[in-house]
Amino acid sequence: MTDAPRSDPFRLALVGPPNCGKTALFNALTGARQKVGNYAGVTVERKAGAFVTPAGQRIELIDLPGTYSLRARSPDEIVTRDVVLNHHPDEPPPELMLVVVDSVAPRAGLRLAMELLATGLPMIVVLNMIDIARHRKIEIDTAALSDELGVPVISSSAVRKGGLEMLRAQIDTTLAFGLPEPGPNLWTPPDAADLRLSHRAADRLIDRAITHPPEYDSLTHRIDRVLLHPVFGLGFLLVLLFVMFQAVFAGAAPFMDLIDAGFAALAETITAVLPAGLAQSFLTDAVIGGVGGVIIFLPQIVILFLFILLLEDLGYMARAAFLMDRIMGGAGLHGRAFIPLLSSFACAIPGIMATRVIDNPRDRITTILVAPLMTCSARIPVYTLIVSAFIPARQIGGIISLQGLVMFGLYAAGIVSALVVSAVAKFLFARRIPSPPFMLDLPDYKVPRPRSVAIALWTRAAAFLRRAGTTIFSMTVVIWVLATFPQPPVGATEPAILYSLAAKIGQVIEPVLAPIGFNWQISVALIPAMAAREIAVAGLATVYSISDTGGDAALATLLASQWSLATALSFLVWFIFAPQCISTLAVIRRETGSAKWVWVSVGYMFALAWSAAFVTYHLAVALGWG
Ligand SMILES: Nc1nc2c(ncn2[C@@H]2O[C@H](COP(=O)(O)OP(=O)(O)OP(=O)(O)O)[C@@H](O)[C@H]2O)c(=O)[nH]1
Ligand SMILES: [Mg+2]
Repeated sequence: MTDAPRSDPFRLALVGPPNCGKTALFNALTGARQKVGNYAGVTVERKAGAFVTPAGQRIELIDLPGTYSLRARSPDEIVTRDVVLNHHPDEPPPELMLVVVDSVAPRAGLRLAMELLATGLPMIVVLNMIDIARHRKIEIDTAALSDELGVPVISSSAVRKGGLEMLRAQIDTTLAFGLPEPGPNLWTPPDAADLRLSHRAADRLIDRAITHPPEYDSLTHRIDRVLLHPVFGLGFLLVLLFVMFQAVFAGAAPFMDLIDAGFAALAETITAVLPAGLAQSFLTDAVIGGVGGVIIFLPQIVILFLFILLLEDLGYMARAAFLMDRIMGGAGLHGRAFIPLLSSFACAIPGIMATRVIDNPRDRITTILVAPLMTCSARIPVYTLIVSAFIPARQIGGIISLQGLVMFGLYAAGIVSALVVSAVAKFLFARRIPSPPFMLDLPDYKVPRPRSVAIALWTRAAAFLRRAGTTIFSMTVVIWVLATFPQPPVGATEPAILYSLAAKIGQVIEPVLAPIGFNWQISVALIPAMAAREIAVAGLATVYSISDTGGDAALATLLASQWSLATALSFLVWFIFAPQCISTLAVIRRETGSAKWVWVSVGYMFALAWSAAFVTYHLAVALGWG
C-alpha cells in the first residue's frame, strides 16, 4: 500500500454505452458543465477535467462518447476506441477505466465491460442510475457481479446527493493498493458471432446477479403507446413544434418590449447628455442601435433553448427521430440524422458535430450539407425584425398570431428545403445503395431537473450575450466607421451617409443583388454578416439610424417605410438559404476533413439563396407588392 498521494494526477477515463450517464458523472465529479441529454450520442468529443479524491489524490478524468463496442463504426465511437486502445501517440493511455453501466438496462454496459477486460487495463464497474433502479425495485447483487467480472463493482447516482460517495471511495481504495500493471492487450475486433456469444454471457451475468420485479408496466411504455403511435404520435409532434414557434414569437414579446424600452431610455439619456457628433452617433447608432438591436432577441432565444433543453432531458428527442424516420428515409436521410438536424435549430455547429454518430460517410456528408438549412437561432433576429415590420400583428381565429404563423412557415421552409436537397443528393450520387436499418435506443422518460436546465439555459444565454459583445460588436463598429467616414464636404446637399465608404462599397456590390431587390444598404450589411447572421440586423440598424435624421424611429418602422414588401420577402428567403456563417463553414471543413465540401456547401447555398430570392422578388413585384 502506498501512503503519500502521487504528485502527478492519475488518468481515469469514463467508458460506457450511450446515455448511461457518463457526462453526468463527469460533471458531478469535476464540477464541469458539459452537455448532458436523455438520448444517445450527446457527447461526440473527448473532454478532460480534474478533481481531487477524498484521500487527496489528484485525478485527471476523461469523458468519452458512448459506444457499444470498441469495434468502432462511427466517428464518435472511434474517438473512444482510440483513447482506450491508445492510438494517440502523444497521449498516454488511461490508467484506470470507469466503465459506466445503466443499472436499469445493464445488458449493453455489462457486455462492453466484458469486452474491455481484454484490453488489460484496470477498471471499476460503475452501476449508474441506481436511484431509478431502486425506485423500480430492481435488485442488484454487486458482490456477485464483482466476483464474476473479477473487478470492483459499485453503484452510483450522478444526480442524487451523496450518489457518488461509493465511487470516490472506491477510486481511493483502488489507487491506494497500487494499480496493477496493465496486462497484455488481447483485444481483437469482435465479429457478429463473438458479439452474439458475449451478449449471451451478459444475459447469464444478469440472470445470476439482477432480479427484476415481475411485469413492470413502466410509465414510459404507457406514454409511448400514445406518443409513438403512427398517427397520434406524429400529430403530437407537429402540435408540439407549432406551439414551440408560437411561444418563441408571442411569449417573448413582453420581455422584448421591456429590453427595447430600456435601450430607448438609454439612448435618450445619451442624446441629452452628449452633444450631437461622432461620440453620440457611435453610442446611439452603433452600440445601442446595432448591438442593442441584437440583444433585444435574447428572450426569443431563451424560450427556444428552453423548449429544446426540456425535450432533450425528457427523452423525447429519440422518439421524434423514430417518428420522423419514414419521412426522412423517403428523402434519403438516415434516421440518425434527425437529432443533428434538430440540434441545428439552435446552431448548425453542434448540429454538424452531432453527425459523428452516423457511421456511413455518405449519409453523414448529406446531413452535414443540409444541416445549415435548418433555422438556427442566429436567424431569429433577422426573421423577427422583418416579420414584425411587414406582417400585420393580427390574430387568426382569435388565437393564432399571423406573425407566428409566418415564422412557422420560415422554419418549415428550412426543413422542407433540407429534405428536398438531400433527396436530390441521393438521386444524384447514391441511387442504388440502400440505407442500413436504423437502430436507436429509446431512453426512459426522465423528469428534467430544474437546476441542470437552468444551468444549461444560462450557459447558452451567456454565449449569445458574449457573441453580441464580441463578434457582433466589432463588426458593427466596422460598419459604423464605414458608414460615417469620409464625412460629407462642407456645403454638401445629399444625406451624409451617401458620401461614406459604406455607400461606395454598397454601390459596387449592388448590381449583383439588385436583381433580387436588395438596395445598397442591404448589400453593406450582408458582407460583415458572414461572421454571424445577426450582424445583418445590427448593420441595417447602424446604417439606417445614421441616415435617419428624423429622430429615433425603431428599425422595424424605418424598414417598413423604406423597403417594399417584395424586398422584405426576398430578404427573408435569402436568409433561409444563404451560407452566412463562417464558423459553420470552418466546422464543415474540420468534420469532413476536406475543403471540397465547404465549396460544395457555399456554392449550392448561395446559388439556392440567389435564385429563390430572385423568384420571390419578381413574383411579389408581379403581385403588386413592389
Ligand atoms: N435519475 C438519474 N438520471 C441520470 C443519472 N445519470 C445520468 N442521468 C440522466 O441520464 C441522461 C443521460 O446522461 P448523460 O450524462 O448525457 O449520458 P452519457 O453517458 O454521457 O451519454 P452519451 O454522451 O450520449 O454517451 C441525462 O438525462 C442525465 O440527466 C443518474 O444516476 N440518475
Ligand atoms: Mg456524454
